[in-house]
Amino acid sequence: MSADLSPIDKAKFVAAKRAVDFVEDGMKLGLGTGSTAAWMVRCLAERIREEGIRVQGVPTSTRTAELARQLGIPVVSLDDAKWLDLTIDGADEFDPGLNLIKGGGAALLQEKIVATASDQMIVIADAAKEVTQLGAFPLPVEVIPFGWQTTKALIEETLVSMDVMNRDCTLRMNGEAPLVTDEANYIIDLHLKRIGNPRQLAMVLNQIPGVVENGLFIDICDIVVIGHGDGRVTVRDINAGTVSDDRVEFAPTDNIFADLD
Ligand SMILES: O=C[C@H](O)[C@H](O)[C@H](O)COP(=O)(O)O
Repeated sequence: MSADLSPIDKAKFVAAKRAVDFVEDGMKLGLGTGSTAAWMVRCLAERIREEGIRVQGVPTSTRTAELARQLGIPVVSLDDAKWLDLTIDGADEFDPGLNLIKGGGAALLQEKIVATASDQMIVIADAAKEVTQLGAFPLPVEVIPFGWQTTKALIEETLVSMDVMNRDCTLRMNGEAPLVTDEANYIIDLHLKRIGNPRQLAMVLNQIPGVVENGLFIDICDIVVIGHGDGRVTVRDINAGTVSDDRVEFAPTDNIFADLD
């Protein structure tokens, strides 16, 4: 593997690299899931190796736990950590209020529990994830397998009662079988195109029997670090707006690609 990344991976890398600057010695960290979060795990492991910072990481999926362990990041359970200083995670979409759609990688349940148990959540994303209104990305809803078709019908009825125009709902598959999450549940994707009132939808969905959690993260994210393919990074804070817009030196070391070789 070389440093010859595609523009999209470069955008993810620079966002991850900048976000890891927020990590301080001794912190308990939530470690997100997905391709962008994987860059964060690699950059964090590099800081541990190079600077000797001590952290404890709570992974949000078996995939992230495996990568963190492989790269030498101390991993603990959320029950052991109890409360976290910071969670860094990716997102599928973010809007001007830093509300998110997450769960494209089916990890939304642990991600929401971990982010909510953190003093601060930083989202890392390439610029294409920014939207004026959430909903072009299908909204993942985690449901228990028992009676999932009834739960899906109830979700569809709820969308009708909310006058949602586009309300196609599909069970997420893994080949021929339903995709099974880390918590042994299924995912129903809601193809809504536009979500008029994400706050209301998030609350209403979670009242449906069989729904475990939905992928709308409302008022959870504090900062979004946006990476661009040319190495530019914009940091946007929920209270202060854009706080910086500069470049991250793009000099990934060979070590950082260790798990990709
Ligand atoms: O379930 C997966 C997570 O919510 C991811 O953070 C999200 O899907 C973004 O993933 P990626 O960084 O691969 O686009």
